[in-house]
Amino acid sequence: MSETSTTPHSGLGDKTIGEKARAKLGRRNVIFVGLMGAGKSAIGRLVAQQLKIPFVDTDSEIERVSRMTISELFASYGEDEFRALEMRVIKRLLRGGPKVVSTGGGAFVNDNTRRHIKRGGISMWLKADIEVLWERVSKREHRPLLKTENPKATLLALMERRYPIYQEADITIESRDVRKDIIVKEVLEAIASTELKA
Ligand SMILES: Nc1ncnc2c1ncn2[C@@H]1O[C@H](COP(=O)(O)OP(=O)(O)O)[C@@H](O)[C@H]1O
Ligand SMILES: O=C(O)C1=C[C@@H](OP(=O)(O)O)[C@@H](O)[C@H](O)C1
Ligand SMILES: [Mg+2]
Repeated sequence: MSETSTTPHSGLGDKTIGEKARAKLGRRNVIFVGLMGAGKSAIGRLVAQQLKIPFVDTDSEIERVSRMTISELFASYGEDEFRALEMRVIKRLLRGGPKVVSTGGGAFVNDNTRRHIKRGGISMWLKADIEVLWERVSKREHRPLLKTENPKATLLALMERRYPIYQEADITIESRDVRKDIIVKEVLEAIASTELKA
């Protein structure tokens, strides 16, 4: 991604937006929340690159520690067990920031997990409308919650139930049908200009 400010950086005024956001962050994590297809995994990775801090996707970490795919976990143990595992993994990942942590869509909806996320850093809701989400998730088959007769209606129902909760995130960014680096820049600008909690 190209950045707009001039290089080389001679002083504070010449900091790039990535550097400004990084300085603001200190040891806080940036935690992406939002519905399936919002872009948490893809945008989170790019944001971490710009901030020059580690990136971790909680679903990948869950798959690594369990040696099972998310679909296999849902099929073998059910959603409640998955949520319990997800909570433990997220709690552990949030230690030792700064990191960018991209969660699965249901993580922030779980009361316990949400408490850990709120304490663990800056929560960032990638908000998207149904058409954007549907266009993205319909291309892939790995999301067990969408293996229903009418997955678009399922997505819409999840949206109605979850959006009031995602709204509790510290920052909301509209994830839309534009280039990813535009969203990444908006995320960095939002971090750089946010009023931080103590
Ligand atoms: N701003 C964007 N523009 C175009 N495609 C995007 C954008 N953000 C995400 N995507 C694509 O949408 C798909 C779903 O994104 P993903 O990061 O897996 O979402 P999530 O982790 O929130 O479910 C991926 O193929 C990703 O590359
Ligand atoms: O919304 C959800 O409850 C889920 C979202 C998925 O992650 P993404 O949001 O990254 O697709 C994954 O954690 C699992 O399939 C459950
Ligand atoms: Mg994801």
